[in-house]
Amino acid sequence: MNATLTLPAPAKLNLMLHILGRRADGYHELQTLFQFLDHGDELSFAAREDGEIRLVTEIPGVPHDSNLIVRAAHKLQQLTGTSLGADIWLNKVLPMGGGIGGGSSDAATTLLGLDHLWNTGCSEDQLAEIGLGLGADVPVFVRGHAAFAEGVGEKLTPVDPHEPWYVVLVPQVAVSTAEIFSHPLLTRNSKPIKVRPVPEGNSRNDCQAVVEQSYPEVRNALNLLGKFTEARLTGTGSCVFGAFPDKAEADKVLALLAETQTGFVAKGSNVSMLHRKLRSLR
Ligand SMILES: C[C@](O)(CO)[C@H](O)COP(=O)(O)OP(=O)(O)OC[C@H]1O[C@@H](n2ccc(N)nc2=O)[C@H](O)[C@@H]1O
Ligand SMILES: Nc1ncnc2c1ncn2[C@@H]1O[C@H](COP(=O)(O)OP(=O)(O)OP(=O)(O)O)[C@@H](O)[C@H]1O
Repeated sequence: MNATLTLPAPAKLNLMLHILGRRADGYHELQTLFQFLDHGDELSFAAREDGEIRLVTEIPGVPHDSNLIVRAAHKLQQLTGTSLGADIWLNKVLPMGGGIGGGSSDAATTLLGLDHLWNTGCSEDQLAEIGLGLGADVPVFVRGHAAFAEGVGEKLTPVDPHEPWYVVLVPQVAVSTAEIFSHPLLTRNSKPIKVRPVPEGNSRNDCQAVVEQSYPEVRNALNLLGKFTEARLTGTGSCVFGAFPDKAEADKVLALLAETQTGFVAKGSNVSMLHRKLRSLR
C-alpha cells in the first residue's frame, strides 16, 4: 500500500463580520476577522497511479462528486496536469452548516495535502486562487494565518488577535449561508473599518439579527452562553461562541450548559493546525 499522509482541517471563527454592500453578482462585500480553532476534521491521503480520485468515507447526503474534497482534488489535477490520483479518508468532526467552515477547511487541506503528496509544487497563491473558486472561505484556510478579510472574503491581511479558549455551542439546525445572504432584512450598509488595530472591540456580526429571528435554537444558545460571557454568531451560524481566559473556565461553562446544549471547547489559534503539521513535515 502507498504511504498515507494524515492532516487536520481546523474550524474557523468569524470574530466579527460586517456587511458593507452587495455586488452585482449577488455576492456581498464584507469585512471579517478570521481566527482558527485547534479543533477540526482529519483527512488522510494515499496516491493512486491510475489518476482516480476516490473519497472512501463519504458524507451521508453529500454526493461523492459534489463533496468539496473531491472537487478540490479534481481542480488541482486539472491545474497541474498530474497523472496521479488519490484515495482520501475523512474523519468528519465539524458540524455542517455551522458557520465554522468545515467544508471549506476540508477543501483547503485537500489542496495542500495533495500538492505535497503529488509533489506538484504549486505556490500558495495558486492554491488560494483554486480555493476561491470553491468557496469564499477557502483561501484563508490555504494561507493558514488569522486574517482580516475584505472583498467577498478573499483579500486577506494577516493579523494576530489574542488567542483565548472558546466555548462553541452547536445548535442542532443547519443554517443555509445563501438563505441568510439573500434575506430582505439583512444589514448591508455597515461603514468600512480600518484593519489596524485589530478590531476586537468592534465585534458584531451583521448576520446575527436575521439568524436569531429565523432560528429560535440559535437565539436560545446565544442567550444561554451570554449569561457567562459575550456570545456571538460565527459566519451565518448556526454555531455561537464566547471567549474565556483559560480551558478550565471554558470547560466549566460547557458542563453547566450540557443538559440542553451540544458544543465543544477549543483554543483560538493564529497559525492553523494544518500549517503547523505541514511545517513539521518539511
Ligand atoms: C459567511 C462566511 O462564512 C464568513 O466567513 C463566508 O462569507 C461564506 O463563505 P462560504 O461558505 O465559503 O460561501 P460560498 O460557498 O462562497 O457562498 C455561499 C453563498 O453565500 C453567499 N455569499 C457568500 C459570501 C459572500 N461574501 N457573499 C455572499 O453573498 C452567496 O449567496 C453564495 O451563494
Ligand atoms: N467536505 C465537506 N464537508 C462539509 N460539507 C460539505 C463538504 N463538501 C460539500 N459540502 C456541502 O457544503 C455545505 C456547507 O458545509 P460547511 O460545513 O462548509 O458549512 P458551514 O460551516 O456553514 O460553512 P461556512 O462557515 O463556510 O459558511 C454542506 O451542507 C454540504 O452540503
